[in-house]
Amino acid sequence: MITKEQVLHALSHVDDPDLKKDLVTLNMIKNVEITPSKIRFDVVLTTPACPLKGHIEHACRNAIALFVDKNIAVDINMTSHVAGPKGDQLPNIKNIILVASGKGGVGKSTVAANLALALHAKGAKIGLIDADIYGPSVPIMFGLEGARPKASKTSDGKTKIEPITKYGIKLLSIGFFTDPNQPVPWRGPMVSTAVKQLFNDAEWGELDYLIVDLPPGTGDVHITVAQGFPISGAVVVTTPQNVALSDAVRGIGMFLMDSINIPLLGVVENMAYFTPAELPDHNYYIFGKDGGKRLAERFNAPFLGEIPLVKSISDSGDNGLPVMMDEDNPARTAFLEIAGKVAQQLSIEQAKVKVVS
Ligand SMILES: Nc1ncnc2c1ncn2[C@@H]1O[C@H](COP(=O)(O)OP(=O)(O)OP(=O)(O)O)[C@@H](O)[C@H]1O
Repeated sequence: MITKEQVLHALSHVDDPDLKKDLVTLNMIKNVEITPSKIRFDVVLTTPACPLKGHIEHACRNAIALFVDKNIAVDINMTSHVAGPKGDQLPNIKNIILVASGKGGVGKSTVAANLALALHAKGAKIGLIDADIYGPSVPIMFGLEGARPKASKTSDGKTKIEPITKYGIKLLSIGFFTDPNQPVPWRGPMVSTAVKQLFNDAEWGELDYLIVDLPPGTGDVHITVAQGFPISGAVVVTTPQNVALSDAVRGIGMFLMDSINIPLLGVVENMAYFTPAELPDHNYYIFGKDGGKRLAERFNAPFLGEIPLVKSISDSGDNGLPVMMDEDNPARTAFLEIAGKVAQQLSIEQAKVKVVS
């Protein structure tokens, strides 16, 4: 009869390529069951969005065949447990991810919304905060113009806001609390109070990832969020033009300042190229090529991917149905890949923290 030790010995030859340790040392193998005809076990990954899921499963099967028995049936349940939050603030929210840009209008909100939906599509529990006080886009992008979240009193007399759930993700936008036709003259302390409420006074429940769509540039919202909450990392969105890139450099610089110190999870290049419908094999890099890649290299951060300039992305944002909701849209694949890389990078950052602490 095959023993559990034999199975674990075999699986100790399988490394998580990102975390650079074997699955047994990483405590990722659970619930090993052995019958005369079958071996089954769980592989507990650090994120449901792990892009290496298939690779790791394949390596486990090879290891069992090589070290235990090449003829036995192997049933592997690939599952995940997202690592918990840092500190005891917002204990039910495992990771807060900021989506930022140096310049306005580069597609930061589009990336934030579709990243949230892509992580949800991969099985994660997701919240999205639209903290863009100058131009909140979530109400339009999710078809929620005029929506107002419900508020209720808790037993200890506090008011709790209920995020609005749409397409499976929990949403709160500063735009749900302001009149779109009335400009709001935001001043420092007001910004700080309003933004903190979106985090602290909402009934978020359990979340694997809370995505935060920041305003462009570096300002009061950034300081409030970065210094007030345990942030896991930031994703920076840019277009390939030099003006956008140089603004992005300043934005990234802020996250890396000693007093803020937020890991840069990577750079997304939006509106990277244009492909005319009549010439589907031609990509025109109308705003320049590889600017986002060079930006990522400069900060020694991952390049998360490029998203083409596509009319359907703009249309879908305006129509309240983000491209991630359109199964046939090619941009959906780009967002799914970016989501996998973001989750992967987050796991790598968390493994670094564990080694240091
Ligand atoms: N890849 C793309 N292809 C076509 N249109 C896009 C693309 N990305 C974003 N857009 C469109 O560009 C406009 C600006 O995008 P978005 O609101 O996401 O940018 P932003 O950086 O968040 O802007 P703001 O500075 O106002 O916060 C929107 O109309 C959006 O639909």
